[in-house]
Amino acid sequence: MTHEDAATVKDQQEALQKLGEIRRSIDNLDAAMIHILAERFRCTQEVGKLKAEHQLPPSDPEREKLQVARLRELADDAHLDPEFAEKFLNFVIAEVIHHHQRIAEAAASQSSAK
Ligand SMILES: O=C(O)C(=O)C[C@]1(C(=O)O)C=C[C@@H](O)C=C1
Repeated sequence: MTHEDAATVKDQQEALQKLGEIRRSIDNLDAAMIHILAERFRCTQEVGKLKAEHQLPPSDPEREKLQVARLRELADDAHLDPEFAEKFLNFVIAEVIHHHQRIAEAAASQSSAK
């Protein structure tokens, strides 16, 4: 092995060590994201039940507009792409609306069976 080759291997070993450290943080952050999302869905399940019990519509476009504007601003401040933040929020909210619809359908079929 030449002197240069040995230096490259050493550089790569250091880079791989750094990569491993960064990945440990990424794994922790991914776990935190899952816990945060689970907690958010726990809250929205409550909202879904409340809406179904009181015949309120599953979606609230006005509320969504406020959430998008707020999250875009937060993303911008945090140097995160606001377009991505908006897409991510819309993706989560679309899933929540599906859950709300399913809860409303279940509540409607229960009350018609009575
Ligand atoms: O706040 C509500 O009314 C909800 O149902 C929650 C939520 C959300 O996930 O944040 C979902 C659907 C609505 O269109 C708006 C917001």
